[in-house]
Amino acid sequence: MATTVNKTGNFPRQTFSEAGKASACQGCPNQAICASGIAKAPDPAIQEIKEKMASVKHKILVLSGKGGVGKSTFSAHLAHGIASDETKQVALLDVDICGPSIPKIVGLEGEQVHQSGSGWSPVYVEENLGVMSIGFLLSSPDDAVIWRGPKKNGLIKQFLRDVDWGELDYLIVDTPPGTSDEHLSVVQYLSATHVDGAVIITTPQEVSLQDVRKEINFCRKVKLPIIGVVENMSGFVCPKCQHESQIFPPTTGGAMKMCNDLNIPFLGKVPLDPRIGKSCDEGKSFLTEVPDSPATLALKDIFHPPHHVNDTSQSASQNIL
Ligand SMILES: Nc1ncnc2c1ncn2[C@@H]1O[C@H](COP(=O)(O)OP(=O)(O)OP(=O)(O)O)[C@@H](O)[C@H]1O
Ligand code: SF4
Repeated sequence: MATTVNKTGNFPRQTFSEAGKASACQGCPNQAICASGIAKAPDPAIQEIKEKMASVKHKILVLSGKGGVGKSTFSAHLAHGIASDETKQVALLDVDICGPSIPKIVGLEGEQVHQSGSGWSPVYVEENLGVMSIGFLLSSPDDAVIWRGPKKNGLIKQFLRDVDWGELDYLIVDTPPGTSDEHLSVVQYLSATHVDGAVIITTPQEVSLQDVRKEINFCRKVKLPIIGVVENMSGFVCPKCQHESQIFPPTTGGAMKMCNDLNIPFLGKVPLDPRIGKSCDEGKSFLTEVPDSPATLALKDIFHPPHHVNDTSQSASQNIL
């Protein structure tokens, strides 16, 4: 058996005899993008996940190149936004194994997962909005999760296969920043099902946009459709006088330009609003706490675009839902 280092990481890319293929690639986090063409050992869990996910109409992954750009905030509010329609059943899955922030943002910190006959039960924010996160499995929010790839893969597999999600209209998956084991696992495990695609969150600065380009390349490599890019923390609209200041000049609007250059949908800009941090810290939806904030209106436009969708000079030119 010959072993070489895989271009996509340190996991060895291996060359096996036909007989060895079945077990050879088991557990490798790079299977979804392995260029060898050999690492395709069927994982029985993929079939089980396919069956479980058959009752989920839409699956949306939320990605970002950098940490702290507002990905979890966006994921949570996208879930809240969809669930504001009581006819829709929504689930929010946090696969940021080492830094789960969803339980706090949706006001479920300290909650624990319950086991039922049909698997783990999600924890519910509302009757039509269920959440699953490793945060619900920790005894304290301050516990550190120091896991290597295969263990993270195992938990993500369990989240997709063993949680009693029920019939869902939308499954929103909040991921860690970058392109790590968690992303590869989610893409690999969902590969046999229909995934709507990824929403990529960035801030206007070039350092963040640089990493978004990597994220876009990742999506292209693993054949994950890109729903579009959101520029978060894009300018500051003063809550007192509505004056708009560009906090990060001259790069505000950089995401739209990047999208035009790369021929990717630009979904819109969300301004900075200090009240978002307050709502998230209190575990409340900013959409209902401050319904008239320019940031709330921008988020709602991104979820359900207004009629002026052809006006690309302003913001939304595409929609998510
Ligand atoms: N538009 C905004 N205006 C003001 N504060 C914001 C905005 N978007 C997000 N925030 C705040 O920025 C902080 C980081 O957001 P969040 O945790 O969602 O980022 P993230 O990209 O998920 O980070 P990580 O992936 O590293 O966990 C939070 O305190 C959040 O409340
Ligand atoms: S924009 Fe600046 S000066 Fe105007 S109210 Fe806001 S903080 Fe004050």
